[in-house]
Amino acid sequence: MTTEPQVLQASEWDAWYDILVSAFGSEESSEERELFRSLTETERSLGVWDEGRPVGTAGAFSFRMAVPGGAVVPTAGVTMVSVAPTHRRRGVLRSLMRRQLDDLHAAGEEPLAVLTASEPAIYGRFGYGLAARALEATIDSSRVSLQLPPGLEAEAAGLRLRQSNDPSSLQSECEAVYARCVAARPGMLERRPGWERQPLLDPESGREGASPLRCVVALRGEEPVGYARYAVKPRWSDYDAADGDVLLRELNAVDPAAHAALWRFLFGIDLTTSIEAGGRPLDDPWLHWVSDPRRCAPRWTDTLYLRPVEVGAALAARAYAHPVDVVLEVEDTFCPWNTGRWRLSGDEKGAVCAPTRDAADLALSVRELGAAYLGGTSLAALARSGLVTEARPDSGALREAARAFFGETAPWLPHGF
Ligand SMILES: CC(=O)SCCNC(=O)CCNC(=O)[C@H](O)C(C)(C)COP(=O)(O)OP(=O)(O)OC[C@H]1O[C@@H](n2cnc3c(N)ncnc32)[C@H](O)[C@@H]1OP(=O)(O)O
Repeated sequence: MTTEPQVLQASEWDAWYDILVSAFGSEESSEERELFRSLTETERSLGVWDEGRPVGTAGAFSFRMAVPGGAVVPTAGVTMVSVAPTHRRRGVLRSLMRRQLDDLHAAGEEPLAVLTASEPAIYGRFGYGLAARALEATIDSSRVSLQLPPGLEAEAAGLRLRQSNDPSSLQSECEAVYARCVAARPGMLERRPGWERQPLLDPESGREGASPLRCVVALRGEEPVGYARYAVKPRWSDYDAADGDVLLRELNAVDPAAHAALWRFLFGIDLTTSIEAGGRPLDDPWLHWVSDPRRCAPRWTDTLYLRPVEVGAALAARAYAHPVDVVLEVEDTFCPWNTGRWRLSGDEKGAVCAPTRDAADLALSVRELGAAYLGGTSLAALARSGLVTEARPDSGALREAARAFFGETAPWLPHGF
């Protein structure tokens, strides 16, 4: 057997995708299969074959991702990675990652690669760092109240809500809101054609007793300014008291009043006593409105892993919260074209970054650079963990770079891929 990856042919897709489905060991709906068949970019998909059968898979989506400062940058969304159980721990994944990053480097069009990991331990060795986390919460809405500032309460009450048990009927309103939200939050992915179908995937097999997906849109006049997609899972206590859950699947809104109107709606759904909110930004506005955050059981989870494919182009593609002029000594064992010293000069308007022979101010690996890139992980915190080192302690370079990289908005991945 050779572990040399081959580019996928369209006729091979079913056999290739079956490896992925069985590697995850999960039930798969026909709706999901058809969606991912249509979304697969065959020419960017790789397979490893043994005796004419696929044993390894990896793909990439051509995304454009928001970065600090509001630019939207071409980004490879690494996806559909699997190796058949019979062929694991022989280097098939490594050869797929090698080929994929070499192809990205050769094409030179995407300075960033991102992924969500089935297991966080896998991708650090390939230079991916944890760049965005998500907030999960189980809100006891029978005990926790929303306490909005009076002006906001009035503004939220002035919005109209339109609800439907057929979310596709409100799809264009939701997409209009989504499009307006992208640039404002690093990590958000611009919608590519076809991806608007993904949030509507709602196979019965995945509902586990919950209702089909529902949707509510907030309107200011006729303009959609926010939406939530959710399901309701009815439950009754031993003594027949209503005890249902609201399962929040997605919420985007363009301003505080729209957020407030939607959260008021979710808190007010009859016959429910909890809201399960998964995959929210770490700085979601509702956190500041709840009367009792402890009874919301907030916790975080890792979501987006990011790898600078081209360090210079990646660092020049974002803006910086404060002026910065530093030399970074980057170590990249998997993509050695990035290894070396890079001078980064930038501010709120933009940046330039190029190789330099000047002495380094800070040393770090490409994985730490990936973790800090979207502004959600502090270079200072990484330094306190021994993962970033300052060449001349107390030179001020660490402080300057940490302030410049860190963002005022928590990075967030709006959906899996
Ligand atoms: C972006 C996404 O799609 S995430 C989805 C990833 N897919 C899955 O989790 C599906 C189930 N698992 C699998 O298909 C496989 O076990 C894979 C893809 C995770 C690994 O494939 P393999 O071909 O066995 O990996 P390979 O032999 O190339 O190992 C490369 C390195 O990763 C390490 N590694 C492999 N799997 C894991 C794991 N699950 N946890 C931690 N390390 C791992 C290996 O030990 C090896 O380490 P080294 O660099 O120190 O030598």
